[in-house]
This record gives sequence, C-alpha cells and structure tokens, in this order.
Amino acid sequence: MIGDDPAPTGAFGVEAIAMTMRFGAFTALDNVELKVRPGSFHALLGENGAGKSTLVKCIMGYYRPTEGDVLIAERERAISNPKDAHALGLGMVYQHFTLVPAMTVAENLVLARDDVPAVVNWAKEKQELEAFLSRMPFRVPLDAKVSDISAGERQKCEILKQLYLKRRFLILDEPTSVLTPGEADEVLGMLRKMVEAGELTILMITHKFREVMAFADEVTILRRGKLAGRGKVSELTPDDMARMMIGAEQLTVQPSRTGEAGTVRLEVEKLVARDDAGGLAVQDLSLTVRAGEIVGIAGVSGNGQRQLVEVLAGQREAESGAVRVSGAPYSASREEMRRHKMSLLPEEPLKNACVGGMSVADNIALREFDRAPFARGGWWLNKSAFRKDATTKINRYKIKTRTPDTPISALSGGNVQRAVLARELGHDVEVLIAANPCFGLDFAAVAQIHAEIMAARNRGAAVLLVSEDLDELLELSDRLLVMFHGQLVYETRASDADLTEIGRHMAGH
Ligand SMILES: Nc1ncnc2c1ncn2[C@@H]1O[C@H](COP(=O)(O)OP(=O)(O)OP(=O)(O)O)[C@@H](O)[C@H]1O
Repeated sequence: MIGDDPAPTGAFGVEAIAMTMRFGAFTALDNVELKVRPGSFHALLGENGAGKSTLVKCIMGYYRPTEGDVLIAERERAISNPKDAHALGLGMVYQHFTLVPAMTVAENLVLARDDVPAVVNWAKEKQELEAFLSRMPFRVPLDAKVSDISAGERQKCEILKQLYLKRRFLILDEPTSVLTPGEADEVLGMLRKMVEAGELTILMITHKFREVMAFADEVTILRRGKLAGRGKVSELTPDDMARMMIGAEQLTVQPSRTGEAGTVRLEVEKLVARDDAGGLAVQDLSLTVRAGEIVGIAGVSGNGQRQLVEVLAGQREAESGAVRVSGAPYSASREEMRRHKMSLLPEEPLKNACVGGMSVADNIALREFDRAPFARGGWWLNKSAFRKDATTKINRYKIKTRTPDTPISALSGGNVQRAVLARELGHDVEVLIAANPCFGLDFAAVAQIHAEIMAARNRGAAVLLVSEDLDELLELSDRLLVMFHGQLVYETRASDADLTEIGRHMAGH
C-alpha cells in the first residue's frame, strides 16, 4: 500500500496486470497486460479507440479499473487518484499544453509543486531552478512568458516540469503532434539519452512508426481493448506492427490524382484579420483555389493559419479584405455555406464542430437536420430517417461507438474526428476547408481521410488544406503555399517542391 515505503528513485518499471475496464456494458480494456522495464523507452500503439488512453488513465489513477493491478518497481500499489501516482514518481505529458501561457516558465515550474510556500522567495527558487536545469539535457528560457515561446520549447517545458517534480516514470500521450519533425527528434532524442543513462523510464503513446523505430526499445500493441502483440522494436518492422494494430481490416486504397483544375471557386483578396490579443494575424493575404485543386498551406503553427481558417468558417470577423466563393461575395453565413456546398474540417473538432453532450447520430446529422429528407414542413424532424443515415455513415467511416446514441464526448479523440468527417464529407462538396484534418489519427484513419480528400478533389471540389504535417501536404496538394507571420511568402507546385526550400520559408528566411 501507499505510504508503507517511499517512492522508488531512479528509473523504475511499471506493470499493469490483467487490466479490465468496463464502461457500463462496454469493455474498453479486456484483461490487458503491459510490462514496461525500468530504464526503457516503451511505445504503446493501437488504432483510435483501441484503449491506449484508458490503460494509462487506469495506471495514473484517473480511472479505477474494474479489475487488475498495477505494480510499481515490482511492488503492488494502490493508486486511487493521480496524486497517489505522482507521489510514486509517475508523471504524464499530454499532446496539449498544460502550462499557463501568461506566466513565465519559472513561475509555471515552481507553482506546479505541491509544497509551494505561501510567500515564494523567487531569488532562491531561481537559483535552485538554474541548478536543476544545469543537470538537464535541455535548457528553456526561465524568464520568458510561456505565450512567447515556440511549441517545441513549450513541450520541453512540460517534460522539464515533470522532471522538476521528481517524476521518474513518464507517460507521454502523443507528445510530438504539435512539433515539427526536427523538434520532435530533438525532444525524443534527449529523453532517450536520459533513459539510456538510467534516469528515466518512458511509456509513449504514438501513432508514428518512425518515432517507434527511432526511439523505442519495446512496444505493446492494443487492438479493440485487447493485447494484440508486443516485442522488441529491433525484431519488428512497421509492417508487423501495422498488421497487429489493424488485424484483418483492409487499408483504404488511395485514389490517384485525376482531372485538371477548373475555374476559380474560392478567392481570398487582401484579407486582414487580428488574433484574440488584437495583433495582426493575417496580413493582406490573397489566394485562389480552383475546382479540382488542392491548395496546401504550410507553416509553423501560430503564423496566422488558425485565424485564416476561422474567418473562412465564420468564427472570426475579418478586419478588411474580401472573400468570394464562385464569384459571389461570401460572409460565411450558414445559408452561403449550404448554397456553395462548403464543408469545414476544423481543428479540435470536439470543441469546434460538435455538441459534446449530444449523441453521435445527432452530431452527424447536425448540418443536415433541417433539410429534407430529415425535415418535413421545416419543423417536424424525422428522427428515424436521420438515424438511418447516421448509422450508414458510422459504418462507412468506421466510427467506433457503442451505439449511435452514445454521447459523442465518450468517443476516443480519433473517433470524434471521424464523426465530423462523416458529417462534412458524407455529401456533395464543392469547397472544402480542412485544418490539420489528421491530427491524432491512426494510420488507417489517415489513409481513409486522405483518400476522401483526394476523391473530393477528383470530383471537382476546391480544397484548401491547412496543415502542420509537410508529408501530408506534399502527398495531397497540387499547389503549396507557405505562410509566415500572416503572409504567404512562397508558392510552388507540390510535384516540384523542394523540402529545404519550404523549410527555409517556414522559418522566415
Ligand atoms: N469515460 C468513458 N465512457 C464511456 N466510454 C469510454 C470512456 N472513455 C473511453 N471510452 C471508450 O473506450 C474506448 C477506448 O478509448 P480510448 O480513449 O482509451 O482509446 P485510444 O486508444 O486512446 O484512442 P485514440 O487514439 O483515438 O486517442 C473507446 O471506444 C471509447 O469510446
């Protein structure tokens, strides 16, 4: 039991034994075993909804498993809440940031401690922080405000915070999704060194085989709540792992690019928009997207891409400039979106494109519910018609939900994304605006979504694809633009794109 003896020091191992977690009648984890050796880098793989988050939440004390035990450094421990887990040296780093943007890095670190005194002696704390940092493999600017540092630096701070809080077993939940490939390699490489030095044990949830191959020693693979495989990374290929992840499922075949670009569908002219703080986020930006064309926008996050998409989605007022769709002025009203058959795949779909408490079926029907055949006479909702349609879409888009009536907020992140896709792409589309549509999705879902986007283009849709994933942009785009400080600074045909050149422009050179 906790309290009997102190938390282990140095790198220690964690095991989950016969973990079962039921939510009502649904079994999210079925007798799963996970063994993470001390001083190892362990990857946890599985499709969206396989049970990865549920398993780590059971270990961290966020959930009380229906059955099963957790061993920390080979001792059985009762972890009934995250505080117990922290006291035992377990920490968690999420894909989204938890630091307070308005505070400095130093303030974030010190105030995260359980034992912060009522009056903080900052001079002394800063000295101790410097001493702590000198032992760490990476440095962060202690006096900088978190809002002023890059995504890569923020993720380093999140990790440093865990180490500062003396956590020696780190669970990383898709830690690199907001980082560029370069930043990801830097952060994971540094953690790998600490693991090799015996200071740390890591369990990382990821969808990226490249990271597993480059940094992990061992891997555990879940499939539909069950243990589907495990082993040493050196003895497995990405193909082996993919097969264990998806079982007998077939990957979506990518359609090839067919047809030429037609007339201009979407036109943005000298658009100016501000961010929430009043700063200029989009400056005099002009672009066009033709029918049957995918225009990709590359850029490091925070260069105005979000505000551009928000203006096009009607979530932000433009300060000046014009947007036209098929030649007509466009102000992002629901009526215009409908008339021009526009679809939107925004970022953070649970927050931006769903009603969390409503069912999966209702969320899929959201944009359709007041149109025939779902509505008659404009007011009577034909429930059974849209339910049937939702059920078809749930199957077609392989959305893992217990029933169509389950609240959408109970779905795993990837499955929320699929539900929004089913709604936005499950009908005729003439203009599609997508922002990081594959963020957090497993490779089978990515293949499916890329195929859907390409198919929409081949059917003549004009697609504006904003993404932080260069591989995705290069695979899908016809033309590629680079956005930096609110402006488009570079344009190239994707077929002759030069990565170094794009990278240079992304960095503002
Ligand atoms: N609080 C909850 N109530 C009901 N069902 C839940 C709850 N949390 C998770 N589930 C279900 O358990 C299953 C596993 O979800 P989990 O979030 O663990 O998947 P995951 O492997 O982490 O997926 P992703 O890669 O999409 O994040 C899903 O089908 C999900 O709908």
